[in-house]
Amino acid sequence: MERLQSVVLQDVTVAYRQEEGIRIVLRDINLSLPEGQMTALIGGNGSGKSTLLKVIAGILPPSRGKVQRLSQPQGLVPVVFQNPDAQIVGQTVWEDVCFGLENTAVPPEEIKERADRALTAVGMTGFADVPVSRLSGGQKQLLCIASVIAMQPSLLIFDEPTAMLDPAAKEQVLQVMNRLRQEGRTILWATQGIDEIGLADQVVVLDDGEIVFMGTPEDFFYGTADGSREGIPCCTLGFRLPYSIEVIHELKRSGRLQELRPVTAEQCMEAVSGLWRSK
Ligand SMILES: Nc1ncnc2c1ncn2[C@@H]1O[C@H](COP(=O)(O)OP(=O)(O)OP(=O)(O)O)[C@@H](O)[C@H]1O
Repeated sequence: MERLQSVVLQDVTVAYRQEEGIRIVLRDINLSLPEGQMTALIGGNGSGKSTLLKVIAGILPPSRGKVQRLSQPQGLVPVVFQNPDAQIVGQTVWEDVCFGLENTAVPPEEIKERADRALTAVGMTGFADVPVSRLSGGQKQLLCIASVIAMQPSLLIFDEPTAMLDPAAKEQVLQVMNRLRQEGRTILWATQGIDEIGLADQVVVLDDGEIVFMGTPEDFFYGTADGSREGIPCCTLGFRLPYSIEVIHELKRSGRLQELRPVTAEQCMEAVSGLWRSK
């Protein structure tokens, strides 16, 4: 059975007026985000990731082409940006998580219930009265995610949400995103973290405003792999393979792990520990 689509982009082009003249920053983008799936968007600086997210969120109308938000036709799609300080509006955690709800005329008893649930979802129960100025960077990012979850969107967009976080906070944010996907929400996130994208169902690579790869993380990291780098999109597109996946390729080259194509660090660890046990 074919999956329902949350968002469909047809021939989307975006041009900005810059000092030197008109510059096309997204060119003829055709892209679908399947409902309930997680799509990772990667690309170098200036490749057009944020612009694409803004178009999908409804913040920026395309210069040409069509954007259909099928699962969330009304209103804007909430976006979590990389700098939490730029999005927090409340003085306390509770104020912030309730802000969006109060501004969309949600009844007071429902506000409390939804805010409580959102804070629980990001592991911040008990933080309600804490002033936001006392939160760490990771906690602030989790609060931004809670404030978005409270709005109960079916589609969530994240623009490099882990860019400013230390490894532990980054892990926490990724876990929350993964849980949201397991609950059936559609997630689109832009990242520079090549080691994160194994979590995704779909990987989209942008280069100079064009899609140059769209497929599963397995295809991105292993391609048609006959062992040579030429067959691996991650390498041919100029990205570095995560260390854990390098190890798997090395084992494949030495004739072991022929069938497996693990994509997350945990899956790689499991694959290697299986070999270890069978020694
Ligand atoms: N409002 C704007 N006006 C003019 N040009 C813009 C505007 N916003 C972005 N651009 C240009 O569009 C191009 C794509 O920018 P965008 O922010 O989408 O890239 P990105 O892939 O998200 O980059 P980064 O990883 O550095 O955040 C860049 O060359 C940028 O300078």
